[in-house]
Amino acid sequence: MTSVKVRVPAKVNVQLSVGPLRDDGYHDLVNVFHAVSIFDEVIAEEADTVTVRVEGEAVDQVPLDDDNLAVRAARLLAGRAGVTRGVSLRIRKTIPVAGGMAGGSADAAAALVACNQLWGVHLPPADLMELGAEIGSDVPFALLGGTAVGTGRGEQLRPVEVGGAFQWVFALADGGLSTARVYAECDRLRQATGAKVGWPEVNERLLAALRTGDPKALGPELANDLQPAAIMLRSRLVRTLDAGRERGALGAIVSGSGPTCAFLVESKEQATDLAVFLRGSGVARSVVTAEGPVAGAVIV
Ligand SMILES: C[C@@](CO)(OP(=O)(O)O)[C@H](O)COP(=O)(O)OP(=O)(O)OC[C@H]1O[C@@H](n2ccc(N)nc2=O)[C@H](O)[C@@H]1O
Ligand SMILES: Nc1ncnc2c1ncn2[C@@H]1O[C@H](COP(=O)(O)OP(=O)(O)O)[C@@H](O)[C@H]1O
Repeated sequence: MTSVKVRVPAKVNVQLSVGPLRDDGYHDLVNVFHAVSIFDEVIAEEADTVTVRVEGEAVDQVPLDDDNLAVRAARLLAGRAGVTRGVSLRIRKTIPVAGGMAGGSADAAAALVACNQLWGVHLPPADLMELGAEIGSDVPFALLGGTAVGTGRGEQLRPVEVGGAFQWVFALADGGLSTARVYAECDRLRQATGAKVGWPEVNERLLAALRTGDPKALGPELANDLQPAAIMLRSRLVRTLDAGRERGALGAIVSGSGPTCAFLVESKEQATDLAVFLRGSGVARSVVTAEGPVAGAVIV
C-alpha cells in the first residue's frame, strides 16, 4: 500500500456542561458530541520523513511543523509501534480552523487511521482511541463519530442512540478562538459572578430527543456552558445567534469553544432557507449546511 485516504468529520457539541477546574488544568465535562457532514481529508503516502501539506480552508493558520496535530499523531503512532519510516501527509481542509468544530483533532484522528493502515501496524480501534486521547481531548470522538457522551475531559466515550438525521446550519466566523482562552474566560466569569459550579450531569431530555430523532424536542435542550465566555471574547456572536433564532431555527448555540454558530432546523429545505438568509444578513464569513450524525474517521 503506497497511499491511504481518510475522510473525517467535524463535530458540534449538543450539550457541553463544564465542571470545576481540575488540578491538571482541564475541566471535567459532560460533552455530548455529534459528528456532522463537514469533512477534512487526510492523504498519507509513503516517505522517508514525516511532512505535511495543507490545502483549503484558512491554510495560513495551520502549522506545518511538529505542532500540526496530524504530524503529532503520526509521530506518536510511529514511536509506539516502533515504525522507523516516515509519511507524507496531505490535508484537504474544509472544517473551519479554530472554529470550535474540532478540525485539528479530526486531522489527528485521520492521520492515526491512515498511518495505521499505511505502515501495516493494525492497532485495534481501542488502542487508536488511547493514542488519540494523548493528543487532545476531542481526538477519540473524531475516531468514533456518530453521537456520543464524553466524560472526563471529553475523552471517555459512550455512544448514544440516535433515531434519525438532524439538519444543521453553521455560520463560520472571521478568525478563530483559542480553546484554552475560552475555558480560562469561563473560569474568570464564574469567579467574578460567584457562580456555584456543580458536577456536570447528562441531560436526559436531550438524550430522549436524540433517541426519537425529534428536532423540535432537541432544539430547546441544546446547551453550551462555554457560550457566555465565547460571547465575552467575541460579542458579535450575539447578532449571529439572534439572526438564526429570528428566522425560526429550533435551536441556536455556539459550537464548542466557538466562534462557529450552530443552528438546528427541521428539514433540508429550512436549512437552505436559513443559510440564504444568514448569508444575506452579513452576520457570518460563510454559511454551510450539514447533517448529523455521520461516521467517524474512515478510509475511503
Ligand atoms: C471545547 C471542546 C469541546 O468539544 O472542543 P473545541 O470546541 O475547542 O473544538 C473541547 O473540550 C476541547 O478539546 P481539545 O481541543 O481537544 O482540547 P485539548 O487540546 O485537550 O486542550 C486544550 C486546552 O483546553 C482546555 N480544556 C480542554 C478540555 C477540557 N476538558 N478542559 C479544559 O480546560 C485546557 O486549557 C487545555 O489546555
Ligand atoms: N491539522 C490542523 N488543523 C487545524 N488546526 C491545527 C491543526 N494542527 C494544529 N492546529 C492548531 O490547533 C488550533 C485549533 O484548531 P482546531 O482544532 O481547528 O480548532 P478548535 O479547537 O476550535 O476546534 C489552531 O489554531 C491551529 O493552530
